Amino acid sequence: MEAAIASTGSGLLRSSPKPPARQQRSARVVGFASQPQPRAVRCKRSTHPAARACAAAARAGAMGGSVGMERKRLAVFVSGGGSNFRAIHDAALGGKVNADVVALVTDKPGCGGAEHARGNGVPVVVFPKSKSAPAGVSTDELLNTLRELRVDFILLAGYLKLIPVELVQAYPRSILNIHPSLLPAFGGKGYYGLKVHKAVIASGARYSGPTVHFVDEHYDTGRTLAQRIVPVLANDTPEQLAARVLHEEHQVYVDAVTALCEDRIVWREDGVPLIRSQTNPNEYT
Ligand SMILES: Nc1nc2c(c(=O)[nH]1)N[C@@H](CN(C=O)c1ccc(C(=O)N[C@@H](CCC(=O)O)C(=O)O)cc1)CN2
Ligand SMILES: NCC(=O)N[C@@H]1O[C@H](COP(=O)([O-])[O-])[C@@H](O)[C@H]1O
Repeated sequence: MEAAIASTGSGLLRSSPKPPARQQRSARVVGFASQPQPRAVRCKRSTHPAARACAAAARAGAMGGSVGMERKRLAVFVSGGGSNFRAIHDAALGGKVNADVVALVTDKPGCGGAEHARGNGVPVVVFPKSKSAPAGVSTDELLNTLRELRVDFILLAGYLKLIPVELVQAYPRSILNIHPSLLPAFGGKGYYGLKVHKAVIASGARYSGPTVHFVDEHYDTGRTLAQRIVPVLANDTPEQLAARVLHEEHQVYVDAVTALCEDRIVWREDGVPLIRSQTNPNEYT
């Protein structure tokens, strides 16, 4: 049974009730007995009592932020310095993000993100196994670890390997990535780090900025959730543009993860994910 939160005028917002807590708990205790349910709230317009209850619950969730909401559990994937990981971790420790970072996953065990995790008591998991990382785990081992840790959401933050389809399917509508361009422009295989900013400058684009998107089985083709824009200046070096974009990344990613962990992501009829305002349940971005 589904119920309506509201109509945006551009299509109904939809929610589907989460499975009974017992089922969720049993799924967590015995491993991957069932796939974690997407946290997104989707309601279809109806006068049915369950629909009204769902809409009221969604409104209550929208009004009350994370008050009384189950604290979420995050795994962050990095390959480099980890400034986005640190921004998210600091926001979780500071109470802005209703979550705990319970694992850092990396293909580069010596990277800055892994060092920050080790220095702050966050378990580090090396994935995937490779010649340069022989201690790495397999996809199945990673899935088991994420389920044993009861991870709700996966956040990619400068992770440079393709997430396997098994992981994407095990976490439906529950994996986010941040990319340093305005997707779909300047995304896909080969577009990472300074390569992105060099391509933006060479294109003559006057604006750039970060994109937060849901992750599917291909690089950078998942649904866009949030973007910010910054100017590209005539004499910008790739490093200068990268720094300008990175500053906005830290803010837009923390805001998106805050909404994710407060169940304020709603999916429009046409499949576009929206962020419901923390203060006005009828306002979406
Ligand atoms: N299934 C998915 N996996 C990943 C996604 C995604 O959207 N779906 N996003 C990337 C992050 N990313 C852009 O945001 C990205 C990272 C890396 C590459 C890339 O071309 N990588 C090189 C290897 C680089 C290296 O190992 O040093 C390659 O595959 O040849 C493109 C985009 C994370 N995973
Ligand atoms: N296509 C993936 C990609 O290029 N990701 C980018 O890597 C950087 C990681 O920085 P960080 O390690 O300091 O968070 C960030 O700029 C992120 O957008």
